[in-house]
Amino acid sequence: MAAGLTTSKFAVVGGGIAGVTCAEQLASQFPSEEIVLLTAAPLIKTVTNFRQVSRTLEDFRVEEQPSSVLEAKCPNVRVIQSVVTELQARQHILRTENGMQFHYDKLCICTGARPKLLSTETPYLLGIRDTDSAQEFQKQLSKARRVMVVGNGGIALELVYEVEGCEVVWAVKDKAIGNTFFDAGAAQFLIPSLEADKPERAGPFKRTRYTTEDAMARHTSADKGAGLAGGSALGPDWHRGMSLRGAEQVSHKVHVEYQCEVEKISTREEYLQFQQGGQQSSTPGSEPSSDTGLWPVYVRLTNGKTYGCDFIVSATGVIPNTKPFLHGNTFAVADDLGLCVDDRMRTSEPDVYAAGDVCTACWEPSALWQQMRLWTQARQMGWYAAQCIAADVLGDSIDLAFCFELFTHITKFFNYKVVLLGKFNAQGLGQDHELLVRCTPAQEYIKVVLARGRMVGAVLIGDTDLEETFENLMLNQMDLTAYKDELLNPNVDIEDYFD
Ligand SMILES: Cc1cc2nc3c(=O)[nH]c(=O)nc-3n(C[C@H](O)[C@H](O)[C@H](O)COP(=O)(O)OP(=O)(O)OC[C@H]3O[C@@H](n4cnc5c(N)ncnc54)[C@H](O)[C@@H]3O)c2cc1C
Ligand SMILES: NC(=O)C1=CN([C@@H]2O[C@H](COP(=O)(O)OP(=O)(O)OC[C@H]3O[C@@H](n4cnc5c(N)ncnc54)[C@H](OP(=O)(O)O)[C@@H]3O)[C@@H](O)[C@H]2O)C=CC1
Repeated sequence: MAAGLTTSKFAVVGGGIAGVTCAEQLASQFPSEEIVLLTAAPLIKTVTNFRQVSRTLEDFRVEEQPSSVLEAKCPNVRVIQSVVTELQARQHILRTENGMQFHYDKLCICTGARPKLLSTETPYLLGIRDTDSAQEFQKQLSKARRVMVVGNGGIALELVYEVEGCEVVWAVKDKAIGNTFFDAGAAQFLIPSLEADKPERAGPFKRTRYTTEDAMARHTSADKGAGLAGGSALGPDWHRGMSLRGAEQVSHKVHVEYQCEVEKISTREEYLQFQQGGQQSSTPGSEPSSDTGLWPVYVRLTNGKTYGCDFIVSATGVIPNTKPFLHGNTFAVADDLGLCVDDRMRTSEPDVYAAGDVCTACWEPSALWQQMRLWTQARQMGWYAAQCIAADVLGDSIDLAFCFELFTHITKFFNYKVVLLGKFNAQGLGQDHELLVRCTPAQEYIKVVLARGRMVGAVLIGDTDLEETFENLMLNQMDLTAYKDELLNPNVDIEDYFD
């Protein structure tokens, strides 16, 4: 072996939920082997309070912790904080920014994703991914009077509800809000929450939080300067305990611009120049405030309106972090730029697996599952990748994990519990489906997707208590044709009904 080369049977890259879960599982399967976990960030993510709510629904907390906590829990895991800059997959060698080299037998890439920004050219636009970017957002917000949020997925939904003391102009491509997670009916149910006063927060945030400041001392300037990798992704509750307050007295003021995209972003100087030269073809937007003062940045939307604001949040999805691995290798990459993995989490390079946001599930999925880049799936994939690596090393066979049978996601939007099951938006079903809906304003919204009489998806907003029953009906694919009228009848105890 060459000098300066560390050898290890197992290497995992990435200290987010996928990488840490994978390393923990490998550590318990191979207690006499050292597992090297390479990560760019000074803190790692660990799952706590894991609870299997039902067969496929799971609930857990995620904590950001120093790597010493993981090393104490799994003594055969060695965490090395350094950015991986190169992979020679055929030679089984990894190189890091601080000059270290590692030879592995099996590697799992769990480098997550980064925000897919609308533009990287303006300093007035930011994305939110990790603790640092959330703190930058908070800092800019504290001085802001108006912010534009672009995107219609998870981050946008959270921000427009949480931000106070600042006007929010929310530009969405679609006819309704929250298109990534639900349909127009659910959006209609949720919209009044944007206008109403928010309920009082529950007591102080109790989860242990570490700041990156201490750990930053160990974060070399080279790590930061390279811009190759940031910290792990934020997740549930990231905004709790964080003041998301702007500089104005307004409590909650959101103006939605539907069916539009960003056409042009101009600085104040460019905007004024255009106006003086008579080149500004669009009329200023129907400004949500009477204050039409000069703004640092102006956004022209495809609906012809222009809004000035203090800064823009690009909440427009993510791009998998594959950069250091692609050069010199022949990875199969999916349309969404994730590393393609098969049903054993294997990439197209030998002995290289991938899990979490960085990968794209390229196997033929079950009829009721789809990939979404979520916390739960990162944990499940990290866990399953470790099982697959172990099976390959030991020569065992392995079946696709049960969690990939049915898509499930529990979250919270606008202070409502939201449960998504299966093909919750009738994804891929074309016209071949029927919807049943029950809605009680300000209380609950329930939508069931039926295909050929079988339940294939559901959206449950509010405390409906239906998730477990519906999950079972989806998993057993019972013909519900005869029960359709009773299924959402509030006077029928559906749980007893199908017991
Ligand atoms: C604001 C926000 C809110 C969210 N809310 C939710 C939610 O409520 N529910 C939910 O299910 N999901 C949520 N998500 C999504 C969820 O956080 C991610 O899907 C999940 O954390 C991905 O985990 P991961 O381990 O794949 O990647 P990450 O958490 O991104 O971890 C990647 C790791 O790889 C490291 N890394 C990257 N490149 C390199 C390199 N070259 N060398 C070494 N290390 C490297 C990083 O430092 C990091 O430690 C949210 C995401 C964001 C941004
Ligand atoms: N509670 C939860 O579960 C949360 C989950 N997350 C996760 O974190 C990750 C990042 O969140 P987020 O950035 O909101 O990503 P999402 O993928 O959730 O949403 C991105 C949104 O931006 C839209 N979009 C994409 N490109 C453009 C564009 N050029 N102009 C306008 N709109 C555009 C997308 O539309 P289209 O789909 O039509 O392309 C989609 O509505 C995601 O994986 C998300 O699932 C984040 C916060 C909360």
